[in-house]
Amino acid sequence: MRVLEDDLFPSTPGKVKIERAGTMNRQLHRCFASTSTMFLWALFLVAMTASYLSFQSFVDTSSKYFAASWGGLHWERQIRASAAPRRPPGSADGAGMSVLVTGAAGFVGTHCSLALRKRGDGVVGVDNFNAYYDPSLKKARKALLSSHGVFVVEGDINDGRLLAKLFDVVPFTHVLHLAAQAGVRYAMENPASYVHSNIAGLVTLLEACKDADPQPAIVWASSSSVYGLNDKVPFSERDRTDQPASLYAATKKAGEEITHTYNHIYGLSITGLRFFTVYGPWGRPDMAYFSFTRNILQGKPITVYRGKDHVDLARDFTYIDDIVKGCLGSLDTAGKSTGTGGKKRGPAPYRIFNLGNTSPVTVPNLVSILEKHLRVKAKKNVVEMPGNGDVPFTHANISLAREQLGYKPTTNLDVGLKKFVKWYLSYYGYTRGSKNFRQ
Ligand SMILES: O=C(O)[C@H]1O[C@H](OP(=O)(O)OP(=O)(O)OC[C@H]2O[C@@H](n3ccc(=O)[nH]c3=O)[C@H](O)[C@@H]2O)[C@H](O)[C@@H](O)[C@H]1O
Repeated sequence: MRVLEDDLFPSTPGKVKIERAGTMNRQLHRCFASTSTMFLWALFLVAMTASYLSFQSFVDTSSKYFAASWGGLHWERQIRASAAPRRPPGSADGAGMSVLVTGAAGFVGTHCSLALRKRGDGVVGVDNFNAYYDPSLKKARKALLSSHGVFVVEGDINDGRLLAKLFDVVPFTHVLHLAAQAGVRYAMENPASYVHSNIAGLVTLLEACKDADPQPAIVWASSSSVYGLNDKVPFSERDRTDQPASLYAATKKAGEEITHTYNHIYGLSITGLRFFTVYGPWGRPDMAYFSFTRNILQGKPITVYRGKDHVDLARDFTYIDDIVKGCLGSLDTAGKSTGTGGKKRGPAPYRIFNLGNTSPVTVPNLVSILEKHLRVKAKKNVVEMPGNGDVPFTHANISLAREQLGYKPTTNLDVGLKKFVKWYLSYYGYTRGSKNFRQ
C-alpha cells in the first residue's frame, strides 16, 4: 500500500533516504510551519507585484490618453490646412484633390504624398510608425513631408474613431491606401500582423469610406505577389490569381475581393494597383536591394537565393518615380464613388492594374549592379530558395495601365539603383575614401 511518504518523495530509488515515522512527523511539522511563513511571504510578493503592474498599466493608459496624438482644435486646423488643395485658380486640371494617404510615412506613401503636394493637391497622411523596420527612417520621412507642408497623423487604420474624425473634419475626395504589412517572407514569422493590417485594417478603412459623405474614390496597393504560382508570362490582369504562394499574397488577394464587395454594395470607386518589387531612395530596409547594400558596405556576407535546378530568381524591379506616376494617374482617372449614407446610387468603377517595369532582372544581376555603384565586391552565399513564400520570377504586362492611365515606366534598374546608392550613402553618412567606406 502506498503511504504518505511515497507521495512526498520522488520515486527514483536511492536518491532520497526515507526516514522513520517519528522523525518524519517532526520534520513535517517544521516543514508546514516554514511553508506557512513562505506562503505569507509569497502572498505579500504577489500583492506587491499586482499593485505594481496595475499602477504601471494605469500610467501607461493615462499617458496614452493624455499624449493622444490626434484630436483638438489645433489638430483639426492642421488637418484642414494640410488637406487644402493649392492649385492656382483656373488651372487646366481643375481645383485639385484632397487626398488621405494611409501609410504616408512608408516608402511609396512618402513619395506619393510629396508628388501630390508639389503639384498642388491637399494631402493628409496617417501612419502607425510600427517597428517592422527602423521607425527612425519613418520619422525622417515624416520630417521631410512636414517640411513640404504635409501633416501626418500618428494613428492606425484599425482605429475607426480616428478615421471617422478625419472624414468629419475634411471631405476627402480620394484615399490613397498604402498602409499594409509588407514583406513576403516575414509572413511566416508574424502571420497575425498581416491579418491585422491587410484584412482588418482594410475593412475598417472601407467602412469609414463608405460612411463618409461624400464618399471618396479609393486607390490602394495590391501586389504582384497575387500571381503566386502563375507561370504564364508576362503576368496580365486577366491571369489566374487563386494560387498565392505566401500569406502576404493571400491577404493582398483577399483585399482585392473585399474591395470588390464594397464597390458592389456601397458604390465605392476602387482602383487596385499590383506593384512589382518597388525600389529607390527612401526605400524599405527589409527589401533585398536595401539589405544587400547595407551588408556590402559593412563587409558582411549576403544570402542570394537560387531557384530549382540552379535557376536564378528574377524580379520585375520597378523604380519608385514610375510607381508614383502610376499612382497619381490612377487618382486622376479614378471616377467618382456613387453612394451616400451607406447606400449605393449607381455602379462605380472597379479597376485593377499592374504597375511593373516589364523587364525582369535576376538577383545575381541586381548584386552586380550594386557592386558597380558601390565600388565594393559582395561576399555572396548562394543558397537554395527556402520554401518561405518566394516565387521564382515576376514579369508585368502593363498594357492596361498604359492605355488607361498613360503609365510608361522610364527608369531601368541600373539608373534606379545608381540613384538609390547615392541616397543611401548620403542618408547614412558614408563618404567615399573615408574610413567608414570599406573597399
Ligand atoms: O512585388 C511585390 O508585390 C512584393 O515585392 C517585394 O517582394 P520581393 O519581390 O520578394 O522583394 P525582395 O524581398 O526585395 O526580394 C527580391 C528578390 O531577392 C531575393 N532575396 C531576398 C532576400 C535575400 O536575403 N536574398 C535574396 O536572394 C528574393 O528571393 C527575391 O527574388 C516586397 O518586399 C513585397 O512587400 C511586395 O510588395
